[in-house]
Amino acid sequence: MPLPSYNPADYEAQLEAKLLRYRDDFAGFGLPEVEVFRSEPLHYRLRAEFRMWHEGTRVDYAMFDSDDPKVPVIIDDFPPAADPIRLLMPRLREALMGCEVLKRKIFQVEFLATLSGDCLVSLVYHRPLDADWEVAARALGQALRVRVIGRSRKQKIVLERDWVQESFELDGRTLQYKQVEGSFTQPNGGVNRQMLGWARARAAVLGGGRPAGQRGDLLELYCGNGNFTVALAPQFDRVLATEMSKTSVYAAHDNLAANGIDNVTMVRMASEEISDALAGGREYRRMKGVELASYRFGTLFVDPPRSGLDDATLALARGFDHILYISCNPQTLRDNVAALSATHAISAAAAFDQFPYTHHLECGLVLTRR
Ligand SMILES: C[S@@+](CC[C@H](N)C(=O)[O-])C[C@H]1O[C@@H](n2cnc3c(N)ncnc32)[C@H](O)[C@@H]1O
Repeated sequence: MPLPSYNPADYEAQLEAKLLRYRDDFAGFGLPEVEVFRSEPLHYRLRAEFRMWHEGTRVDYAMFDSDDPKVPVIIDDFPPAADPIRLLMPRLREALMGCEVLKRKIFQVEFLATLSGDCLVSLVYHRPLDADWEVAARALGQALRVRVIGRSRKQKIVLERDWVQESFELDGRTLQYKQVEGSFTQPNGGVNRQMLGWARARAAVLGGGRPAGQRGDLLELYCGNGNFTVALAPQFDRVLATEMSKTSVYAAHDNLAANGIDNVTMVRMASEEISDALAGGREYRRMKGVELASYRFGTLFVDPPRSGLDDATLALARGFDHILYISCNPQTLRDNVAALSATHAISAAAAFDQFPYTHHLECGLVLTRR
């Protein structure tokens, strides 16, 4: 696929094309009016990665067009990148060019930033990293005021820490998140904040506005670092949140504590496993101490990877009154909605333009028991 061009003049047309496809794809399922959440037209990406292209003494950021994969496209400016990344890019490149130890066999650079201005850069090499590299990288981090990580085969050197701190306001609360390098974080911070707001508004309609003790419990699958968990937990009596990645579960524990959330139990489990456990399947050691029977689940929240929900999770979902579904892949979302259509109808829909100028669209649906 060719590299996208990032022209704000095209923003509305590209979004409209995606919305048309979304409405078309779900026309057979009685899609209600879609609430649309726009991205900033530029400078919205909190993650970016580039190959480093060496030519003589130069080193440049590069990307590759899959139609012509051998020819690098040199990137002087990357308009989608959020300001902490965009401002750092030229300064980092200059610094790499001025330091042989940092430049030699550098293969890739990955940036991770937050809306609140934190930034981390991973320098990836095709050579082992030694003490000289570490001295130079430390000086680089201080000069550019950025956290630096060095990676090479079987080697990861974290100079300060391997995470960035996010913080933003949502519905009167200041939410804090630790975002760990190399694990899943939402790429478009502004759109993510709108997704959290939409999910909270939907949860309020589903009972989250009721007094404590009458809100029901939430089961959340694919919770990552607790991105939605932290936002939604105050709207439910209790939450059971699950996720497969160890790093994300550790970050989620920290994020719950940092936000003063005490009604969430977090378990590291694959969705297939928790679905099996809830269906009365085998006993899981990781569920020790979790009284599944004591939960009064009314709502299921899912934010799966592109592959969507597996069969066991679909079977679990059929037992819920309300399903809040965030999806980064309308195709698998449609398959899952079809699989649930005998028991559930779509009662609310949203589109989040998390990936402007690409054909990708993030969707939100509420499915309600018929
Ligand atoms: C689209 S991300 C969403 C994460 C989180 N909700 C957020 O907003 O940052 C999907 C998450 O599902 C996790 N995951 C992938 N396959 C899984 C599975 N079979 N069971 C449980 N979690 C899984 C990934 O580690 C990732 O954290």
